Amino acid sequence: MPGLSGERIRERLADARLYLCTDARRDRGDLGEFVDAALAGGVDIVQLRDKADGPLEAAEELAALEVIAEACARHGALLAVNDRADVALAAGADVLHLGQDDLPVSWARKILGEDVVIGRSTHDVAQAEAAAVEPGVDYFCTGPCWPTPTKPGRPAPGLDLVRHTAVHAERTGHGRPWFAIGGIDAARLDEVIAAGADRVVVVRAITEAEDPRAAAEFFSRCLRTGSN
Ligand SMILES: Cc1ncc(COP(=O)(O)OP(=O)(O)O)c(N)n1
Ligand SMILES: Cc1nc(C(=O)O)sc1CCOP(=O)(O)O
Ligand SMILES: [Mg+2]
Repeated sequence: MPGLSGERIRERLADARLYLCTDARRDRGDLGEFVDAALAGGVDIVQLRDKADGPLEAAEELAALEVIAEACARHGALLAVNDRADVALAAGADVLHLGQDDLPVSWARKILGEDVVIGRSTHDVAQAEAAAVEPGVDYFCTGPCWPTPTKPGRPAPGLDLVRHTAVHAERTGHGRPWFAIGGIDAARLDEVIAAGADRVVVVRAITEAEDPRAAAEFFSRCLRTGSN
């Protein structure tokens, strides 16, 4: 099946509010059902991020991405790969996410061309302001909002960075989508929205939810209406 055009991917990114990072759920063996439920609840982008026991072998990563890709195609959502441009190319992903210490964006663009969307992690004001205008970047994330066991050892700039990023976006009119990330759960979502974010990335709030569909519905509704 041919992939989405770059234009269509960017339209979907512009509309996206809820971005889920999930592991491959090797312990539970329910990746397909889990992702289907999260997508049915309103998740817009799904990234495979499986690091707990070290990085996945490429073949394992591609196999898990195929499961997620099928679910994303059924629900009209975007498929994201973390860190690896080669894997993003092989998987036919819509999105590649790169952190500050990952492959430089210019090299990822040489591998992927222009159609695939590239996102960046940012953890302070200088990085966030740079990502808002960095050539080749389509979106960025700011965080962690709170310290999180999902990314141990990463200091949290907190909601001050979210507030700064929201004001900076308004003042400059850069128009690049950005997401708040890190430690966000249902109880904290209001605070994140009040700080100025209207897009979030979550891991545990959905991967560890008893009812992933209901959890995603809650996040999606709050983000789209601006309140709960
Ligand atoms: C959507 C999204 N935002 C941030 C990250 C974190 O990226 P990075 O800092 O490179 O850390 P790792 O996830 O690679 O450990 C992300 N993966 N996705
Ligand atoms: C993968 C990741 N990146 C972060 C960043 O700040 O760049 S925070 C984070 C983990 C977010 O997990 P949870 O929703 O379980 O707190
Ligand atoms: Mg990374």
